[in-house]
Amino acid sequence: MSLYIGLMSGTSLDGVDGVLVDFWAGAARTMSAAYVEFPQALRDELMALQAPSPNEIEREAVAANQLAEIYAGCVAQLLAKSDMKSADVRAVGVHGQTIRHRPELGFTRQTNNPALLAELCGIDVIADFRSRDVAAGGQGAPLVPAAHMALFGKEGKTRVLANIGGIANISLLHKDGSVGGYDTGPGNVLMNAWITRHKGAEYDDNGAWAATGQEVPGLLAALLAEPYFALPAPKSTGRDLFHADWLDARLAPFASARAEDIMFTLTRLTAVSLARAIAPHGSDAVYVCGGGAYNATLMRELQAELGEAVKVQSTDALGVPPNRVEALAFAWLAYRFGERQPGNLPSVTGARGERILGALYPR
Ligand SMILES: Nc1ncnc2c1ncn2[C@@H]1O[C@H](COP(=O)(O)OP(=O)(O)OP(=O)(O)O)[C@@H](O)[C@H]1O
Ligand SMILES: CC(=O)N[C@H]1[C@@H]2OC[C@@H](O2)[C@@H](O)[C@@H]1O[C@H](C)C(=O)O
Repeated sequence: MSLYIGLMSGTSLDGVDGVLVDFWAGAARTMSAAYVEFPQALRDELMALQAPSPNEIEREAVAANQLAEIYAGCVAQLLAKSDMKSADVRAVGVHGQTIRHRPELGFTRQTNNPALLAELCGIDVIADFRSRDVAAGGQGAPLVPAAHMALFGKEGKTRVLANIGGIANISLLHKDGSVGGYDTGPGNVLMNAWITRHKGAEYDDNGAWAATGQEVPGLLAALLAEPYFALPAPKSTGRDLFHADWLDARLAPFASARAEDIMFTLTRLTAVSLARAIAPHGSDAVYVCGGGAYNATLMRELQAELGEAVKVQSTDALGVPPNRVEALAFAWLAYRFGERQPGNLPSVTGARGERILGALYPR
């Protein structure tokens, strides 16, 4: 067996998804999966740490320790569910929590305390996967396209994987074996902000509220006027750009619009920006992962934008539930580190070359 754990906590700030995977003989067999929610106070603190605020260094360190404790709890669940011991696992690949992403300034910061995690779980920990790619001139994101190609690529077919988390990103798995991909813009981040403000809900379950609305005339075009959408790849983004103030500035001229119509228009923004990125590549199929796959209104709008010739379905069709795909990718990245093989794709991130990604914290 060649067991690795992947832990992914993304821009939605909701919690951590984990998987324990056996990569023996090049296959990827998921042995167990777990999800641990963050307590509300930690979510609030991680949200506050996205932007400059007082006493950041100390607050970040405290939040990092809390994260490590939660990650260790997730690891314990994964071991218990698969009846494995820590000594059976080669390494934990842990993403950490992005609190700043500024590749144009030469850094990206995923807060975490990997030393504490190694201490708590007694397994080698691989962390900080993005910094080496940024050091090599890359965006440091998205990183999952390499894993998507290894796990889901199919010779002779062009497949697109669309990860709709807080931010949305695509992996273009071309039939000739080449791979592209980039962040297309907001995934759920703006939709979540809007429904939380108006309904107190964390997210629009199944897109039910959006489905009661209609598109606000002129608003979608105003949102799509954001220059990020027209930038050429390689490109990546995050809450650094797509935050509540960004939204409020663009909503100002639409003050009389109904809240549910704005909700529907924000859902359309995610679908349309994804479809515009996907359509030129002539894909045979689109597979959606991340929490957005559970939003039927979003899935319907994406299908409508792409047209019936391209089937849009969740990664369940590939045998992996949508909420496990990113954690699986970070298990794969840890496996690549274990094999001392590169994890990045210069064709995606724009780095000067392939690099081994991550830093090892021995158990
Ligand atoms: N049943 C559901 N209905 C609608 N939306 C859902 C549902 N379940 C999850 N989501 C959406 O998915 C989000 C979580 O997605 P996910 O866990 O993929 O994000 P992430 O990994 O934090 O983000 P990223 O990929 O940007 O790093 C939730 O915040 C919510 O917006
Ligand atoms: C800097 C950062 O944390 N980026 C995340 C974020 O969430 C989605 C999108 O923006 C993607 O670029 C990336 O995550 C995935 C897992 C990636 O690296 O492929």
